[in-house]
Amino acid sequence: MAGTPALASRGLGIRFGGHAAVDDVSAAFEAGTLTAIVGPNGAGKTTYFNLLSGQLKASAGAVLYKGEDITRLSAAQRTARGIGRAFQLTNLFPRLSVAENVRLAVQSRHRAGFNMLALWRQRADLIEQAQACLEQVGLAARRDDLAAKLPHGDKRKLEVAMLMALEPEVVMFDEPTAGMGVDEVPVILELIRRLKARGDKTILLVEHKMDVIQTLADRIVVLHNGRLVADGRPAEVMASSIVQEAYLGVRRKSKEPAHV
Ligand SMILES: Nc1ncnc2c1ncn2[C@@H]1O[C@H](COP(=O)(O)OP(=O)(O)OP(=O)(O)O)[C@@H](O)[C@H]1O
Repeated sequence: MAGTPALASRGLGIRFGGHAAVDDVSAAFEAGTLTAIVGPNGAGKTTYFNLLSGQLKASAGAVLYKGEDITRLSAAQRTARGIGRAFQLTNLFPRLSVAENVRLAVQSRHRAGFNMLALWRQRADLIEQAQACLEQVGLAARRDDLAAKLPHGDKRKLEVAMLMALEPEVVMFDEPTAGMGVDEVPVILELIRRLKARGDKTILLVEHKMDVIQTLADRIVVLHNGRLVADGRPAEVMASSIVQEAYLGVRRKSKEPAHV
């Protein structure tokens, strides 16, 4: 529906004991845009992602997908609708090969399930699509390796390949280049750039690296103590006093000046 955001949160919140980890956060994300979610450590970024993707149930507010209230849907139901998220290695099958991991993700999109005849017919297609996903992340040469044996950076790439295999409309990346070597980072950034260039995906990115944010983001949402404190175009948001304070606050604690 024109004008309806792909994904939105309305007054979204969750409390852990007495602590509001995400507090009354309202934001809407349009198709064709990439929004970086930033904030100091403990600001609530990952918790907000967990609420959007359904890993956590909200204590307050709502999550809307194309205008439909999906707050009560499970994470799996949200994935089936088109909200895809890279899960920081928890979704890999360590005893399967790289290619088999991606093939399972392709298969789950086709919902081939255990219908053997359908599976057989689709097999060649599945393999081809899995291969294309591996090529996108630069993992084609490791297709036969066991997932468990991959170095950390390659595991992160595999996770992104599996996310691509799901062909989600909303794509959520939580620090996609964390733990990667400097030579591996450009592959993932290029993939995200190409995904964005398609113009039909809604991309959300939790990211600390300022250079990554500045290259990719159309918009920045800043969380601080669970609350949304700034939301706008990168240049405006970065210049705002609240971000300068949060940024400087982190800089005092961290040795990495490139972190928001
Ligand atoms: N399951 C939980 N139980 C209790 N408290 C939690 C839980 N998950 C998160 N929190 C708390 O909620 C707050 C927000 O945490 P969250 O991990 O979302 O922050 P973040 O912005 O992603 O931080 P980082 O940049 O360090 O990953 C923190 O104070 C954290 O300790």
